[in-house]
Amino acid sequence: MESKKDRGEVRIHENLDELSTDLADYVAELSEASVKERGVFAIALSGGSLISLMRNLCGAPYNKTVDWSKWYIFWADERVVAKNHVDSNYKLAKDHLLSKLPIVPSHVHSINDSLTAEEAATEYEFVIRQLVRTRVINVSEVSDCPKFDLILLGMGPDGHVASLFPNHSVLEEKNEWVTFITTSPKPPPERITFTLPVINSAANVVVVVTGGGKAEAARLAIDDVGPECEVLPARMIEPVVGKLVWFLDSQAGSKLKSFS
Ligand SMILES: O=C1O[C@H](COP(=O)(O)O)[C@@H](O)[C@H](O)[C@H]1O
Repeated sequence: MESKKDRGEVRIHENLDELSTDLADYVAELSEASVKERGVFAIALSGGSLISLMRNLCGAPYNKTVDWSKWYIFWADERVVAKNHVDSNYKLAKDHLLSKLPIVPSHVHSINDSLTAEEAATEYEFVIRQLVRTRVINVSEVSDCPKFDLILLGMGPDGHVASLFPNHSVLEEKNEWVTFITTSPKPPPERITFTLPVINSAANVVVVVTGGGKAEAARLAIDDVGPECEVLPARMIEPVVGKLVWFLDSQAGSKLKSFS
């Protein structure tokens, strides 16, 4: 486990079990701090491999020590499919995480799956705006954005995070909190996603990256490799005042200059 100043803290783990243990511990710590400070914990999940790596939260000691009643769940990105569809990020989280935790059902804010991608993004942003007004979600002191207590991201081998894909116009979105795409290079094509300003306004951002197939993207996202990597979505994750932590396994971290 080591630190790298500019690109946040980088934690490299020998294997997935160690990574899962550390990740659960870290999320539980952030939850405790947030509940103490604000009385709630507003956490945004992603889909993909991240969810199974959060599995340790379902067991001891967290089942007893975490105040699950204070958790409010959101999605940093979602595929615009039915909630029971195998591609749904909500279904993934529900089946493998949320159904095993005593989270208050009304605190789980998933998208409306009966709408178009554009409508779903607009409605999801509206829901978030209401919860910012009541301070269930904090407000950023440096931008006109919500300040989630924690946004959890995965990263694809192409360096995408949430549904922010390389060379996609979605990366330019500066005004909306939640936007939509209908041309995702990774299926399914229709998705909603938090925009970069929202992700970069969070109090804490965690990016979880595992496997050798993501080692090159991890290097470009984290190492000091020159201006061409500035276009990689994962490299654009730079919380303005929040804390960024990378959780990598040794394969994903194998090409990092600073850690080899
Ligand atoms: O499509 C998506 O992919 C990314 C990365 O997924 P992974 O399985 O390679 O970890 C995920 O973070 C995002 O939420 C999801 O919609």
